Amino acid sequence: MEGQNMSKVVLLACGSFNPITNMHLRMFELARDHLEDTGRYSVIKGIISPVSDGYKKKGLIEACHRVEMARLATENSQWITVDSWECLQPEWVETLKVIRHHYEEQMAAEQNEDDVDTVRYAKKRRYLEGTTHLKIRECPQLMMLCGADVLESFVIPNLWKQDDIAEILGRYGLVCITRSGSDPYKFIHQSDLLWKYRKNIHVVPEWVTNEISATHVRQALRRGQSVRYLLPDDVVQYIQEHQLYNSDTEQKNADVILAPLQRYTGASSS
Ligand SMILES: Nc1ncnc2c1ncn2[C@@H]1O[C@H](COP(=O)(O)OP(=O)(O)OP(=O)(O)O)[C@@H](O)[C@H]1O
Ligand SMILES: NC(=O)c1ccc[n+]([C@@H]2O[C@H](COP(=O)(O)O)[C@@H](O)[C@H]2O)c1
Ligand SMILES: [Zn+2]
Repeated sequence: MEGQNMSKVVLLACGSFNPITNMHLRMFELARDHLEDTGRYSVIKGIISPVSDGYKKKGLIEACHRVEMARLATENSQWITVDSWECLQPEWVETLKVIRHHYEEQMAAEQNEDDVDTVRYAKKRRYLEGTTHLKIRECPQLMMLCGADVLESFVIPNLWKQDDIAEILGRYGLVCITRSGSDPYKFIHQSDLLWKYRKNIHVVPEWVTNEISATHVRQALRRGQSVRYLLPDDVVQYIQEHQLYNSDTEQKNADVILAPLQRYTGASSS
């Protein structure tokens, strides 16, 4: 039976989503098609996790608005959801810890299903005896989903811990969508760490290149230009109702060092 050897996958995308764009949603669809086309995976869920305000990225507006816009954007999706655990944390949280959190949540959800179905649980226990973590077929695998710019940021000094990258790639896996101007294959080739884990990095070529970026959207909004069809209509309406992006909001955190750089260099903002 074909489906039996397929791994269930949950895709987790971390980022600013400031604001969420149609391209963020396309990322999930592209990743699911790519993974399922291999015949090895069945993608059961996508999670969008907006970063907390503590990330201190320039122009980052309050998490409550970013979460609400992501919620509106995914209302019609049968499988993409938004999760606010990360942005409710008092400080910025390393992506590896966000991944671990969601992996544990998935495990707990599986356990609950087993608890209500004891026959299934007994079968599963028999199956799992003697298998390693990676061989478990019934438990969903959690993979990080990102654009090529995030993969390329792995080599920026003091931004990511090498141990974190090794665990993200080695234990969980990464799906990377190409962006024009980026060459993830070259990057993987140039980095010994990425090369070591290359089999766990799924590069998804975006043939219909789409350079929508949240930066461009915020710029258009500051200039009073239309952003319709770059974002879902409900998100455009929400931005207008709450007058979210202007030249003042773009100056937020302008003099502040990004949280990971602060943490790993010991630098603090003035
Ligand atoms: N056009 C795109 N193609 C591929 N990946 C994308 C694209 N836009 C965003 N992403 C990915 O979406 C995730 C969240 O990105 P982010 O919130 O920074 O959006 P962004 O559009 O890059 O915003 P900004 O311009 O503010 O950096 C990241 O993994 C990023 O690489
Ligand atoms: N060391 C780390 O774990 C680390 C470093 C830099 C960015 N990140 C994450 O990557 C994402 C990047 O988002 P942006 O592309 O919007 O900056 C955010 O979710 C951020 O938390 C993680
Ligand atoms: Zn970005």
